[in-house]
Amino acid sequence: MLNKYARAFFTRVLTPFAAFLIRLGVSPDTVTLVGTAGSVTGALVFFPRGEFFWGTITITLFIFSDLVDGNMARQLGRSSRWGAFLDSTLDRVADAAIFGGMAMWYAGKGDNDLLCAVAVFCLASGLVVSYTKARAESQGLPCDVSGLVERAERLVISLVAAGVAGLATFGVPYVEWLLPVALWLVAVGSLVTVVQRMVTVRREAFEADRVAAGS
Ligand SMILES: CCCCCCCC/C=C\CCCCCCCC(=O)OC[C@H](COP(=O)(O)O[C@@H]1[C@H](O)[C@H](OP(=O)(O)O)[C@@H](O)[C@H](O)[C@H]1O)OC(=O)CCCCCCC/C=C\CCCCCCCC
Ligand SMILES: Nc1ccn([C@@H]2O[C@H](COP(=O)(O)O)[C@@H](O)[C@H]2O)c(=O)n1
Ligand SMILES: [Mg+2]
Ligand SMILES: [Mg+2]
Repeated sequence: MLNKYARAFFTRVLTPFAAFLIRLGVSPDTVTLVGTAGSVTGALVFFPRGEFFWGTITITLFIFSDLVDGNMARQLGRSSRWGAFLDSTLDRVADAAIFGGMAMWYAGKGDNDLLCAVAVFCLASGLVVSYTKARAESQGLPCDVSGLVERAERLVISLVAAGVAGLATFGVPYVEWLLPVALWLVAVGSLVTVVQRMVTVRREAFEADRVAAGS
């Protein structure tokens, strides 16, 4: 949903910044790599220590690079298969660090085995959501459904919750519960999305096989 409705807005907002980076001679691949490195660092340095506010601020600063790199490639007329592969592959690395960092907090000082498991489930199910599309597309099937919770939703729900929950460190009361609620939402939403995509790909696969058998 966000990918459909918010992307146009962010494209407009980020286009001048993408053009500025192009004038500086920065390449889209550099933006992809630096953005991922920043997100991973923010997640793995701050989240395992329970510093959710600063972790979220750091990740947010870098994660928008994922909207800038493609924008730059399109402005340059240099969208490439390699760029698409690099972008998608490093998305998975950043997502794994974000939910992995949260799981490390609950496995350590956060001391909550159930929430650790939920965070690990978010990590794994998010990867599976993306894999369903990648594997379907590799077989020439469109996987023509976005599903309930795409990457943008997973990130917005979990990062807004982590950022606000992190305000507890500064004495803001009653905000810690936000992160557990967000993790449960992302876990259930991702599970639903996996099922939605599998059902769609099953239909597309049977249809393609029927057409192939008839020809
Ligand atoms: C009181 C505090 C309130 C704070 C409010 C903050 C509000 C912020 C609200 C909204 C921000 C919305 C940003 C949403 C932008 C989404 C736009 C978009 O199109 O994103 C999609 C895009 C993914 O594109 P790709 O094509 O590169 O990726 C594909 C995708 O990964 C597919 O995955 P799948 O869906 O299948 O799982 C893959 O299949 C495919 O391979 C892959 O190519 O970009 C992104 O995903 C990046 C999104 C950035 C989201 C940023 C989230 C940050 C949001 C909030 C941080 C808030 C911080 C709050 C601090 C509070 C402190 C008090
Ligand atoms: N280093 C890169 C990154 C991306 N691309 C191209 O952009 C598409 C993704 O667009 P986003 O707006 O989602 O970033 C991707 O499929 C590539 O075509 C690129 O060429 N090089
Ligand atoms: Mg991108
Ligand atoms: Mg991406």
